[in-house]
Amino acid sequence: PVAWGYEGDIGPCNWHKYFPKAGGKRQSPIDIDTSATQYDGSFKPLRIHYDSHMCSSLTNNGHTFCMSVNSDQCNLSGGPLEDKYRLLQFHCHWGSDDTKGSEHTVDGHQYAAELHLVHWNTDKFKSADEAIEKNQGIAVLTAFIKAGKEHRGWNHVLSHFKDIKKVQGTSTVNEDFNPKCLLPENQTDYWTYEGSLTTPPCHESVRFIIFKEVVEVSSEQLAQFRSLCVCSSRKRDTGEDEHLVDNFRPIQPLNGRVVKASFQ
Ligand SMILES: NS(=O)(=O)c1ccc(C(=O)NCC(F)(F)F)cc1
Ligand SMILES: [Zn+2]
Repeated sequence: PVAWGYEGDIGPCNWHKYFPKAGGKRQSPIDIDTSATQYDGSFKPLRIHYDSHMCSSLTNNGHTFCMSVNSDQCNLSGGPLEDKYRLLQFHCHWGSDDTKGSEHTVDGHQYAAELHLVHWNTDKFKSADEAIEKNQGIAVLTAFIKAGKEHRGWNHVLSHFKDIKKVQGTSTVNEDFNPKCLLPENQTDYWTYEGSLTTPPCHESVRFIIFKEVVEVSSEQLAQFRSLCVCSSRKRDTGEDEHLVDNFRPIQPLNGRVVKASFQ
């Protein structure tokens, strides 16, 4: 497979050379210009039903940490979605300090991190591998994260980070943990638009649902995100590990797409 990253020759500006979809017309992330969003009164309530005794495994894939979920009881439907979607995994994007890290921006404002809960369309497709590259195949619930008070729910994930500090590290998580606790309280106000995977191969298969309310975690918890080491971490001449930093893609052209809002 072709190596890609977030800096240098393998960075986002060159992704399109090996991953042509990265140069497509409906790429993500984007800036949400709140003055140009369109209220859509037709959205039904978002239905987020996750069970908590799902077993999952936490992996450092070299680009982020990824909590893979294999429960057929974690489902998403309603809102702008026509079909039922099943939770596949969740992960985050962050920066080297609290002033950057989110992938989407709101009126040009970038948050310290961004949570992606990735779901695949079980009504239309037989597997996640099929859905990942098809239109309407993927729905990503997205929450912005900023530095503030400690988030107790996040400690259930962060407590396993010591097992995955090195790349390709994997840790099995069996404790009762419901990822719904990572979402903001207000789950009725969100923006939504059609975009792409924000990492190669950048398939244009994603419906993003982005909550307006921002989640707070402590600066120490944000620092734990940054403690993960990058996979191809060649020891720099100073001998210290390279850390996963700025694993967010720059914003992409809107190309006439309209961002809908569930609220006025
Ligand atoms: N950052 S994001 O848009 O939520 C995002 C979500 C999922 C994937 C993913 O499954 N990549 C694996 C694949 F597709 F086989 F390459 C990538 C990005
Ligand atoms: Zn993501």
